[in-house]
Amino acid sequence: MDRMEELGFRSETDRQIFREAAAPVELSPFGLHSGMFVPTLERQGTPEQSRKWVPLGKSFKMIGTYAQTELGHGTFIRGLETTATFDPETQEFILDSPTLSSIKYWPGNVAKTVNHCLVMAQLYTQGKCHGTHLFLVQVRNMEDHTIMPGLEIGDIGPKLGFDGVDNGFMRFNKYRIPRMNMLMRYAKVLENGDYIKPKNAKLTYGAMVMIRVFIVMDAFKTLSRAAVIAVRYSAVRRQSELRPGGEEAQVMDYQTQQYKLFPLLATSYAFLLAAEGMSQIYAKISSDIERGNLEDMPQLHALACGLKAFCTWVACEGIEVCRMSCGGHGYSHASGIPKIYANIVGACTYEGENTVMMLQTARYLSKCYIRGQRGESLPELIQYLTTDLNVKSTLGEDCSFESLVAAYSHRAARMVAVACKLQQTNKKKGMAGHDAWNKSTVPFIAATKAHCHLFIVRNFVTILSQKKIDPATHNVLSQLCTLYAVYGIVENMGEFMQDGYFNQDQVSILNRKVLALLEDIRPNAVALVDAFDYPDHLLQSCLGRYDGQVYEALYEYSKSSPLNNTDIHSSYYNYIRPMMQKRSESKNISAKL
Ligand SMILES: CC/C=C\C/C=C\C/C=C\C/C=C\C/C=C\CCCC(=O)SCCNC(=O)CCNC(=O)[C@H](O)C(C)(C)COP(=O)(O)OP(=O)(O)OC[C@H]1O[C@@H](n2cnc3c(N)ncnc32)[C@H](O)[C@@H]1OP(=O)(O)O
Ligand SMILES: Cc1cc2nc3c(=O)[nH]c(=O)nc-3n(C[C@H](O)[C@H](O)[C@H](O)COP(=O)(O)OP(=O)(O)OC[C@H]3O[C@@H](n4cnc5c(N)ncnc54)[C@H](O)[C@@H]3O)c2cc1C
Repeated sequence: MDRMEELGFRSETDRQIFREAAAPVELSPFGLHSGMFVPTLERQGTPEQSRKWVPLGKSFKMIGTYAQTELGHGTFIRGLETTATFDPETQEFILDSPTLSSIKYWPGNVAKTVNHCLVMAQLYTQGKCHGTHLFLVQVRNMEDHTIMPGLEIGDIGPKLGFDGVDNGFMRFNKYRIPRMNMLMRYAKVLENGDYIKPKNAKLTYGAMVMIRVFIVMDAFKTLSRAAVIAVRYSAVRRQSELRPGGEEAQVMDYQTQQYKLFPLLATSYAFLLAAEGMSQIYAKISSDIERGNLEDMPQLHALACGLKAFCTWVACEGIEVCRMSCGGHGYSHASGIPKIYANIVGACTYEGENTVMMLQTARYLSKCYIRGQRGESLPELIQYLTTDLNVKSTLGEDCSFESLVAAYSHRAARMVAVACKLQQTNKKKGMAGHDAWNKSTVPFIAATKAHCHLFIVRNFVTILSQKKIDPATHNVLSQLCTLYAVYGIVENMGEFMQDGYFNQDQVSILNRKVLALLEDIRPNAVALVDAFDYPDHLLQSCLGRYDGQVYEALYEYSKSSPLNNTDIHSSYYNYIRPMMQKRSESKNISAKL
C-alpha cells in the first residue's frame, strides 16, 4: 500500500493494475476491501458516514469485506436469516445468527484478514421486518486483531482456486453495534426506531451491480491472458509433419489450431470493448441513481447481470480451450493457464450465480417484449425486439457489418419472442404466473444469451465505425470483429436458421468466410496478442514468454520443483523399500531382476 502511495497511484484502476503486478497469479487479500468494501461505504453510506469511514478504509486503518452469503442462502437474498434487531434503549442493533444455516459463509478475507465487515442482515425494528440492509460491523480488535467477543470466525477450507483469498465463516451471538453503523443513505432507522424506507429496496443491492460490471473486465483480462499464452506457444511449438518429409510445422499452421484460438483472440478484443462499454453505461446510470434518478436502474441491472454471466461463461470455456491447445505442457502450472482458470471460474458463481443472473435479464426482456408488443417506446439497446421477423437476411460474400448485426438482432428478437410466447401459452393453459415463468426459463436462458451476444457484436461494430483508427489497424480489427460475429453464427447456426433467416448459399458463404478469416489473421496473430502488452511477470508462464524460450524455461521450472530437492525421496525409505523387501522375502524373488 505504501508503495502505491510512493508511486502516486490514486485511481482505483491504477491501484488494481499495481496489485495485479505485485501478486500476478494470486488474487489480492485486499481485493474485496478495495473493490467492494470501500466503494460500498462511499455509495451506500450517508455523506457523514462516508466522510467518517472512507478515509479509514482508503488508508487501510479499517480493512473490510462484504459479508452477505450464508450457509443456507447465497442467491436468494430475501431469504437471508442473519438478523439485525434495533434496541431503542441502547440505540444499538443486535446482530444474530439464529440458525445453523444463517452462519455467514464464503465472504472473502473474513477468516483472517479483515477487521470490519459490511454485513447484509434482515432489519427488525418495532417488531417488524423491513428486509435486508447493510451494516458496518467491527469483527476484530483494532489493537491485537483478536476476534471480537460474541463472534465465531474461521476459514472455510481449501477451494478450487482463489487461494489468495481467505474465504471464511462468521457466526453472530447477540452481537451489538451502534445504530449509526447501519448504512443509511437510502433507508434509515431513527432513534425512536421508526423505519424510513428507501425510494427503491434494490438500492441496497447496488454493490453487487458494481462488481458485476468489474467482472466483465475480469472476463476479458483472464481470457486474453490465456490467449496470449496459447497463441505465443502455438508459434513456438513445432509438432508433426504438415508437408510429408518436410520440417515439423508450427502448430499454429494447423487449421484446427487456428479455429481453436483465433476466435478466442477475437473474443478477447470483443470483451475488452464490451467491458469498456459496460463501464461507461454503469458510470452514467449509477451517477443518475446517486442523483435520485432511478429510471434506468432496471436496464443497468439487466445488462450487468447478463454480461457478467455471458462473459464469464464464455471466458472460462475459452480458457480451457487455450489450455488444451497447449497439449501436455498446458496442463502444467508452468503454463500459467490452470491458475488463470481456477481464479476466474468462481466468477460464474460469485456475485450472482450465472443462471440466476441470466434469468434476471430474461425477466427484463420479457417485460420489454410486452411493452414492445403494445407499441410502447423501448430503451435503445432493446429496440431490436420490435424487429420484423418476416425479413430474411441480405448477407452477401462480403459479410458486411450491417448484415451481421442484422442477423444477431433477428436471432435475439426471434428467440425472445419464442420464450415469451411459451410463457404466455403456459398462462393461457391456466398455469399460475410463477409456473408459467419457470416452465419457460430454458428458452429464456437461450434468448438472453442471444441478447448478450448481440450487445457484444453491435458494440464492436459501433466502435469500429465511430473511433478514428489508422487504416491498417482498422483493417485487422475489422477482421477480428467479422471473425467474432461469423464464428458466433457458424457455431450457433441452428438458432440463426430455425426460421430460414439465411438461405443455403448464405450458410455456405459463412462457412467459407470463417476459414478465410483464419488465414487472414494468421500473419498478425502474434502481434495481436503482443498488443495486450502483458509482461512476462504478469503471465507467469513458461509457454507464453515474450522471448519464446519455452523449453529452456520449462527445464528450469522443473528443476526448481521441491521434489527435486533430494535425489531419493523419503517415501522410498518409508514405503517403497520396505514393500520391496517384504515382497522379495515372501516370494524368493531374485534381487537381481
Ligand atoms: C478478490 C477480489 C479481487 C479483486 C477485487 C478488486 C476489484 C474488484 C474487481 C472485480 C471483482 C472481482 C472479484 C470479486 C470476488 C469475489 C466477490 C464475490 C462477492 C459476492 O459474491 S457477494 C454476494 C453476491 N451475491 C449475489 O449476487 C446474490 C444474487 N442474488 C440477487 O441479486 C437477488 O437475490 C436476485 C436479483 C436474484 C433476486 O432478488 P429479489 O428476489 O429481491 O428480486 P426479484 O427477482 O424478485 O426481483 C424484484 C425486482 O427487483 C429487481 N432487482 C433485483 N435485483 C436488482 C438490482 N441489483 N438492481 C436493480 N434492480 C434489481 C428485479 O429486476 C425485479 O424488478 P421488476 O421490475 O419487479 O422485474
Ligand atoms: C470464489 C467465491 C467467492 C465468494 N465471495 C463471496 C463474498 O466475498 N461475499 C459473499 O457474500 N459471498 C461470496 N461468495 C458466495 C457467492 O456469492 C454465492 O455462492 C453465489 O451468490 C451463489 O449462491 P449460492 O451459493 O446460494 O448458489 P445456489 O443459488 O444455491 O446455486 C445452486 C443452483 O441453484 C440454481 N438456482 C438458484 N436459484 C435459482 C432460481 N431462482 N432459478 C433457477 N435456478 C436457481 C443455480 O442456478 C445453481 O445451479 C463467494 C463464492 C465463491 C465461489
